[in-house]
Amino acid sequence: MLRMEKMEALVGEAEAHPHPHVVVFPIPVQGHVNSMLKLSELLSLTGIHVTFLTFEHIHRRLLRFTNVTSRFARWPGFHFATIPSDLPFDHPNSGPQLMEFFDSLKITSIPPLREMLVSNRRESDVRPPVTCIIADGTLSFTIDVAQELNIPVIYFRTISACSFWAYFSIPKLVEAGELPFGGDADMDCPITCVPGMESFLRRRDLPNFLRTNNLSDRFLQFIMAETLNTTRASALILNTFEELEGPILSQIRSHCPKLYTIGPLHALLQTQIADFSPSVSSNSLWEENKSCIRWLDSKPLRSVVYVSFGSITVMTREEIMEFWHGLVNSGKWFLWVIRPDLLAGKEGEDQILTELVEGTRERGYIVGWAPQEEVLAHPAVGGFLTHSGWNSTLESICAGVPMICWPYFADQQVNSRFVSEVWKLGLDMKDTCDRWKVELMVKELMEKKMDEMLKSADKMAKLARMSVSEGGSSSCNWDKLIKDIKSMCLLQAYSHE
Ligand SMILES: O=c1ccn([C@@H]2O[C@H](COP(=O)(O)OP(=O)(O)O[C@H]3O[C@H](CO)[C@@H](O)[C@H](O)[C@H]3O)[C@@H](O)[C@H]2O)c(=O)[nH]1
Repeated sequence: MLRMEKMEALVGEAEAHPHPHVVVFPIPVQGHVNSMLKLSELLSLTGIHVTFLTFEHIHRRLLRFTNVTSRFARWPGFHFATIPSDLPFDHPNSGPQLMEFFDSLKITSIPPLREMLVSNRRESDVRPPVTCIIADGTLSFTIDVAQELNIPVIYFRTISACSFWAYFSIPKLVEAGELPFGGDADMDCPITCVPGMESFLRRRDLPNFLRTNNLSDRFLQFIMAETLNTTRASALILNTFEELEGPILSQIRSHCPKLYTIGPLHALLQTQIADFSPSVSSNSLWEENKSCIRWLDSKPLRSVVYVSFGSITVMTREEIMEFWHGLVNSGKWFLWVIRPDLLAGKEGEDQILTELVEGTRERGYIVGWAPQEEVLAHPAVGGFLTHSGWNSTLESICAGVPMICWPYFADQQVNSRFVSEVWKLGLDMKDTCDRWKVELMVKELMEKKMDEMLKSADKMAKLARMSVSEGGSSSCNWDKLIKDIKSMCLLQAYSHE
């Protein structure tokens, strides 16, 4: 163990001669690529060298649909590196094919990752040696590869602290006999053994892959093992803030003491770049249809419900139609993102779109992909019907927009419970999908509960902004993380001498 004074001296020295080089490695999914690119931009701003490691098909889409080339050209230390893709971009990243996705990631990534790290150690490499890897927290093979070369790995989980903690508590749930339960079980039965969530968690609020009698299910085992592997990483970064998830963060810290909460990342980025504008900072993997902003401009204050189910959700024709009827019957304006691959299976795709677009003209506007941060910040938007993906949840929180949650899978079930029961920022309609319920909830959010919800949303938005401003919790944690990355760099240099 280094003595404190020596460590401080090292940190001082590292700050004087910083050459840290961080590899940032997300899984190839929109919500992960987006937040880890933002992290890379923030790291680049501090002068740290960054290699953003991604799959070729993701890189191609970033080049096609965003301005990353010119945006990142400002940072001479930033550089993209790619891994050949094994699966196509439209490979379903949910349901039964999910393990195929993670298996493929591992097989295709290990050799090029190792090769990249080894060749970077050669003198011929113009970039400084990699001093740290910030890996998506579901890629534990990076720890194995990095250990061979004595490079520390920091995990970045793109999910909320509350869902991370629910994943982490799976062994405890099994031990206490609260798992397994099958699909026929009473879903309203309370779950009492996740510390910090005793008073409000029900079976239906647990990640949906836990709704099984089969504890050997591969995906369940995979997520549990990957989450427990966090304790092998040098540290953990979460895109959240203390004021939002403090009590749950305390629970996590008892297992992972080196935890940096630096969120909401998109808001932190805004505070660091003087000329920041969400319209030029998109990391979208689909083409944004900006015409919806003009449509919103023509609508009254807080009158529109924004509807989006993120980048992975797939829905049946029936589900889409129930939402559509519910939205139309609510009598409210709505802006709906219907991704080209939202409909499960391709049958009737053209028909459904024509039907919806034709039938929607009166009250709504449909786009294939929206500039979401801009949409949520628009004064005409009064509510967000969301799948409760973590990025969408944080973006809604920052914009002070109350939510109706229709969680689809994984972490989203936990997030939606926290949105409704803990943070009081919205309504949770999980596990139901009928037009009557959609209409009821939209009316409730946009009429009856509007003032109350806007009040709590506004309060939380202020706390989010404070956390990323100078002296705020996330801002301070960010400074600490940078300092620690720099001292890791120096320790690396000493260990190679
Ligand atoms: O029309 C759209 C729709 C979405 N987005 C953006 O796409 C991202 C979507 O991220 P998220 O809300 O987190 O949803 P997913 O893409 O579904 O994210 C996956 O990754 C998240 C982070 O791990 C998890 O919370 C989710 O459950 C998982 O599905 C957000 O930044 C949105 O702003 C757009 O820009 N335009």
